[in-house]
Amino acid sequence: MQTGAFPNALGFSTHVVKFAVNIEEQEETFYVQDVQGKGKGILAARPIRRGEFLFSEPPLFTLPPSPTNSTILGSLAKCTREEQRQYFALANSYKTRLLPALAIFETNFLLLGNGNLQVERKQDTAGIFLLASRFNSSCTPNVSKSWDELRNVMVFRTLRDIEEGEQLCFNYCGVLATKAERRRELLDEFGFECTCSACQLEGEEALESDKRRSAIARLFEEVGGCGNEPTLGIRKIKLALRMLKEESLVHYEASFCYDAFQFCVLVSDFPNAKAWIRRAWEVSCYTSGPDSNAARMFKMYWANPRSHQLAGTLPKTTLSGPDL
Ligand SMILES: C[S@@+](CC[C@H](N)C(=O)[O-])C[C@H]1O[C@@H](n2cnc3c(N)ncnc32)[C@H](O)[C@@H]1O
Repeated sequence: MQTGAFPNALGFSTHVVKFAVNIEEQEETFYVQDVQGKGKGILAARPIRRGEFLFSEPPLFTLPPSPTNSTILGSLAKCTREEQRQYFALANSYKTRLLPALAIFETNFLLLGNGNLQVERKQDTAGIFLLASRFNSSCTPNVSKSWDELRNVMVFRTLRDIEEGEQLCFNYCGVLATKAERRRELLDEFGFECTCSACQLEGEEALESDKRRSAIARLFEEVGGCGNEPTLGIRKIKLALRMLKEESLVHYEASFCYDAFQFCVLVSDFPNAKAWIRRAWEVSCYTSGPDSNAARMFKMYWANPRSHQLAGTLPKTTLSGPDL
């Protein structure tokens, strides 16, 4: 990667910085720079459209979650000196509590896979990514990360339109938790006090945001129980989508749209089913990428909604499509 246009962007004095690992990225889309109160962060070098690919990065090494200091040192021993230097230059939120290699791992590792720790605890599912480690957290994220297990890379895309100079962030914790819950999780699990814009809200604005996020989480559960009441299911989905928009959140949108599609196919309302699955496909393209399993499945149902196993299960009726 070249950062010649942004001297010192990675905190190195060299004019052109080459990454030791093979990073695929769009040139001059972003740069790394100090961000007030958060150490370094990644910023947009130009306006970036929703759904744009930012970069993909293979892990420097992977380990099971919760490794020991010596296992990490063992993995680092197989890296080049430059990679080791870059590793020890990463952020460390546990300086006073843990040995350096372990502290840096705990501050920066990303989970590969779907985050099911029960299944993944024993596998090498925690990875270190030298560039992606510079992404800070936001509870209203503008970047998605998805693990591409075929290519063995973490892929980063934008979730919404981004202005030049805006910081690029993904979420370290669940976005539907309340401000107090998120802040507690980030402090307990990640060792820092979150200063993202959502966590900076105060008074009435903070209460409204909490109420919306909790309501979306509740609706997410309730929609699953509406199998025999598709009209009610669609009403709840539309409410959830409105609140997601008000919170500037994209997470769960594709899933809600897929549920709406299923309600429509249940009652053989195929025109509205197509409209919902098209929306699910569009959203999944910028959250997980057009080659993701979810995007492929949605595209297949868009072409042939009648192929869904639930098609025609309930008496035929007409529901409604997504609001504009
Ligand atoms: C994976 S690193 C992110 C990049 C880091 N800022 C750096 O300088 O390399 C995680 C650390 O960044 C800081 N950080 C990330 N997101 C933050 C946020 N929303 N508010 C405050 N600090 C944050 C915390 O110190 C956290 O432990």
